[in-house]
Amino acid sequence: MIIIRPIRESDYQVLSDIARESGPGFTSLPENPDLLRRKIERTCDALAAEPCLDGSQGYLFVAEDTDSGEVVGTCGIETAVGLNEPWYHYRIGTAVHASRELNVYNAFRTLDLCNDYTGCAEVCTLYLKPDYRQGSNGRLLSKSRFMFMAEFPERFAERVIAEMRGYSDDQGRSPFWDGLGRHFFSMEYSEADYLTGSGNKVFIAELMPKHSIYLHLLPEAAQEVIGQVHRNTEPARRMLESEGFRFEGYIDIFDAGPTVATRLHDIRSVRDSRYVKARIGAEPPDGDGLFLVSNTKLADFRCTVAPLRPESSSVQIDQRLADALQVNGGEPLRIVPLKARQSS
Ligand SMILES: NC(=[NH2+])NCCC[C@H](N)C(=O)O
Repeated sequence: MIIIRPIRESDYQVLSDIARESGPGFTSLPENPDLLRRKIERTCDALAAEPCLDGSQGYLFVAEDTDSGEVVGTCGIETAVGLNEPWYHYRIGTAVHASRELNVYNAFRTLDLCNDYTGCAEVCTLYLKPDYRQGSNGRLLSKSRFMFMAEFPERFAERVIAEMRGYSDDQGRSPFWDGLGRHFFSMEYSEADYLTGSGNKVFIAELMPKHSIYLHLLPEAAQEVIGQVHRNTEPARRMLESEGFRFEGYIDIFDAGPTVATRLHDIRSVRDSRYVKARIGAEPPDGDGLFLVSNTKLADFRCTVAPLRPESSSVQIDQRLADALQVNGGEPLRIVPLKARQSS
């Protein structure tokens, strides 16, 4: 069984392995020991503290295989971004240049550097080891965050964003970076990405173009990938959309990947999840379908996926599941169907 729980100090080595394994392009986990240690500490601090929306708090979780004890993935939530340092996007806009006299009308798409998502919560840092990319593991890892947010909404800003990895080709080249960023930064994409991930973002303010960029002046290859996700990120994008996240015309400043956004209480797993009391039974009843199921604890938060047959106010689970979720009979669980109901 795969169970999601908050990260702890003893997970440092695995997190460091994941940072190496995930490679460049995985902005939020750079191979930087101090930084990784600080991320773990930050989670422990946040779990021990009252909610605070000044941007200082953030959470990392890990996916643990309960059979082997092995950590096989990680995911994170930022409580409010951009409050200690600017948070950057390009906003896609429109500029119309028209002359009635000359009978000329041109509408151009433009990009402007902005900080419009300042103060939003962010779901981030999702990585699952390749051997575990099967079944419902990916969905569990991602959606467990919504179960945590549903339980502790006061810990997060009401608007929630997710920045999706943008298009790059099989050699890892980003046509958007080559067509735009490279001219201003005079470095490789991987280096710029590493610098941002390491928390050194001053160079962005120093080097980014300050004026509107007219899209039609960019190379075709760069224009074409605006708002496109990396091939491996397609499933993640569909999943977030099924939870209610939408593209609002904001893209990443380096690779033009889309940012999707919604309100915390509009996220399907938050809105549709409900409490039931755990009833411990010998045999797990044959479930109607797969459910996300979590306990309601903060520092001991646990979440997994299981086939359940919930009743209106209780659900029967077996001892193994109760142990994994760290609940006793009679204690509350939060449940929601794993998948959005298909609209007919
Ligand atoms: N792919 C990237 N590293 N983009 C850099 C910016 C990321 C993020 N929006 C920030 O302001 O920190």
